[in-house]
Amino acid sequence: MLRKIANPARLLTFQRTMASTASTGPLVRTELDSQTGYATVILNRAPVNSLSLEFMAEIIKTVDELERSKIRGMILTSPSSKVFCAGLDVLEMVNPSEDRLRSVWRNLQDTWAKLYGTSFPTVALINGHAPAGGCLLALTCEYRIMCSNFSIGLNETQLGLAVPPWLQKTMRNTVGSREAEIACIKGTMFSSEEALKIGLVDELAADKGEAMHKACNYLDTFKNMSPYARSATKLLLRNKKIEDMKRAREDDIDRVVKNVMNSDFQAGLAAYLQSLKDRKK
Ligand SMILES: CCCC/C=C\CC(=O)SCCNC(=O)CCNC(=O)[C@H](O)C(C)(C)COP(=O)(O)OP(=O)(O)OC[C@H]1O[C@@H](n2cnc3c(N)ncnc32)[C@H](O)[C@@H]1OP(=O)(O)O
Repeated sequence: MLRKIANPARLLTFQRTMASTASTGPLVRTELDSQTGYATVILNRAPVNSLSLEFMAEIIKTVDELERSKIRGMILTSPSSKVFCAGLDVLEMVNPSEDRLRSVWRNLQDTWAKLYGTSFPTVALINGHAPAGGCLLALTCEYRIMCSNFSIGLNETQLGLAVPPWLQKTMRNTVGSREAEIACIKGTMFSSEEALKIGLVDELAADKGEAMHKACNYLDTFKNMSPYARSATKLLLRNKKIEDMKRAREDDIDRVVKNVMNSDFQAGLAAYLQSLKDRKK
């Protein structure tokens, strides 16, 4: 349940009650502007918003609540100054139990479907790096505004993971077939400027303040439009892709289990984790 906890002027702050976490506060925070009807959804799993099973479940619940609240638009962002979302929590893939891994991937599919199929307009305010699952979250939104000097992309193949068909399709719809094919296969990470050039993001911003201004401008374009016509058109465009994913979801999960439980993948992942640590030395 969404809980109203403050009402300073026109900004209503809602917070979710949820399991405790290493982050301070709830895993997902929602701030609703009562005048515009725009909700800012703040991903709040420190340090890098990596997507654990429970975090994804909270994102899904939040979107469900926003649908019920009949908001007029959503801005998805992070409180970090460096990372929008670091993708799937890699620890979920280190020698996982098969049951847990199946649930993780199911939640990833559902997170994509839920965000991709919102009735309200959505903007990703990408105020930090957005690799893999971070890029996935951004791709679900209708419009992407990225702060300069960060990176974004589907780098899964660099980790030894295949990019699932439903995500490939979302990438293709965004940047076109040729760019998507090369980017998915190579696992390319793009700078903010490169991402703008290929259409992976729609606008750049110097900082989060400017990005927020631009995000509201995008949502304002629908101010005088029938919410029904807008959302019906969006869902007519997107629903088939969601249905396609759902139809093939068990095969997708089976393939991931085979991929992740493989000993070569586990060895590669260990080396990848080590390389993340070594970067800091
Ligand atoms: C297959 C298609 C479907 C797509 C979905 C899933 C696939 C995935 O998402 S796989 C995950 C892919 N993610 C990455 O490859 C990102 C790896 N991380 C980074 O490149 C950097 O951490 C990042 C640029 C995001 C941020 O850099 P920094 O700001 O310099 O932070 P640190 O590197 O010091 O990280 C802090 C802390 O967080 C841990 N970390 C980073 N990423 C993840 C992650 N994805 N999951 C879990 N933990 C992560 C990192 O190891 C550090 O931990 P400590 O060393 O304990 O401090």
